[in-house]
Amino acid sequence: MTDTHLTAALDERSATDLAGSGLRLALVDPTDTAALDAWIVADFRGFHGRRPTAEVLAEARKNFGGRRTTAVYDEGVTTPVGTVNSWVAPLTVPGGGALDTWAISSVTVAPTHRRRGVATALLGAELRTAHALRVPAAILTVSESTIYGRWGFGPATFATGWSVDAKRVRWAGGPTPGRLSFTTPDEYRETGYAVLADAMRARHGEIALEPYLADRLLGPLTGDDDEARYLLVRYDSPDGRPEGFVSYLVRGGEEDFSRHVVEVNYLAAATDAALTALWRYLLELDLVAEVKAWTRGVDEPVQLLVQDIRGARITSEQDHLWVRILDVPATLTARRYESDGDIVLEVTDGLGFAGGRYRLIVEDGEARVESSSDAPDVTLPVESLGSVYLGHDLARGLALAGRIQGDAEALDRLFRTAVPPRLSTWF
Ligand SMILES: CC(=O)SCCNC(=O)CCNC(=O)[C@H](O)C(C)(C)COP(=O)(O)OP(=O)(O)OC[C@H]1O[C@@H](n2cnc3c(N)ncnc32)[C@H](O)[C@@H]1OP(=O)(O)O
Repeated sequence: MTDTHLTAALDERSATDLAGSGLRLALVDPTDTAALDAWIVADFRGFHGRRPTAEVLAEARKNFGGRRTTAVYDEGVTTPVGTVNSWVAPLTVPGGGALDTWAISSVTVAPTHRRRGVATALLGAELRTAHALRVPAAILTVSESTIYGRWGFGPATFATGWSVDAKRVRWAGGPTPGRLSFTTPDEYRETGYAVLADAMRARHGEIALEPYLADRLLGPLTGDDDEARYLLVRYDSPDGRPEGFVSYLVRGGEEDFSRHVVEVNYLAAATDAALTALWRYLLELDLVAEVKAWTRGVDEPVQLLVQDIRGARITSEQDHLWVRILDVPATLTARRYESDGDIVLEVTDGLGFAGGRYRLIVEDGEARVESSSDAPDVTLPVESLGSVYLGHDLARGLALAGRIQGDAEALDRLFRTAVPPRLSTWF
């Protein structure tokens, strides 16, 4: 995929809809510093962030320069009242392959202009542009789970937050050979990018990371209040291969110096050996009472790595990556399946991108998709297909809720993966 996401024309339909309300839809030229700065200010404001300093703006301009940046303007104001940006991100799919997806971020509408259809125009424009460029699916991580179903997105991966009582647990995860050492983002950056690429490839549901998204995992961005607290520790295998790192902060200890709290910014592990060695490192830190981590998989094995299972608790579990299928054959044939089968799917799509009747035939794990006029085995809206696509165990629940009709068991057998999908970062 080239940079067509940057050069594709503005969506006429949304531009016309917004013009009807006196608003102007426009693409922001990434070389127009004033326009991009105003867009960034609107984006930060939309998420209740602080007004960015000149230094933060400079960094954000660099970070967002490669994305398609869209704004909505009201008359007489230079700060946009609506923002969104997008780029093409390879998403890892079951079986080790990758699917090009339209990643969408920074969807904000100014509180002064909410609930007038601005987000509807922005999302419609994104989906029509992606579809016109033949990108087979769109993806996003969401601030609220109530927003995106109406545009055909379904929750496809879930993420867990953890609290481990470091005073209570003892390591029970076996030997952890290899080498741990402190490093810094500047010193480790290129190696860190390679480790992240390996770690992301190792699990379906992860995305290939732009440098900006990778840098956030290695350490703080400019302007982070806690910049000086970040620590970075790398893991190398016994034969010297870089396989993982943990970036973390230590807080507290004011009242009792033996009870600091560790907050994991990101733990990257391209191998099981890296995963266990880095968890052990965190759990055995001296003067620490609690280790907190977020955006881990639903199968994070930390309870099994310690003697006292109840010393490690899940503190949150929520929907994380949402998938919107735009091209059913391209999407379904991009992944592999763990059992063979033959199923006719009737997919409904209120927005008209992906609806139709399809026969999915899987032989030796590989799929073929044909259009079909046979009676459907399963009827489902496109958001439910997005939800089961990466292999998470959702078909039965969606059937109970009436959002899958027909043979949900057969759908589940075909789509579910033994290892659940995971997305371990936000974008
Ligand atoms: C990928 C990401 O960037 S996720 C981040 C999403 N952004 C945020 O959370 C920032 C704060 N929120 C906002 O900026 C805005 O409220 C937005 C972007 C969520 C919605 O923008 P709006 O322009 O108000 O939405 P719009 O008017 O197009 O509403 C479309 C529909 O979504 C509904 N809707 C809008 N926001 C929400 C919400 N937060 N929760 C539930 N429903 C919502 C509206 O009621 C409307 O429903 P209808 O079609 O049944 O009438």
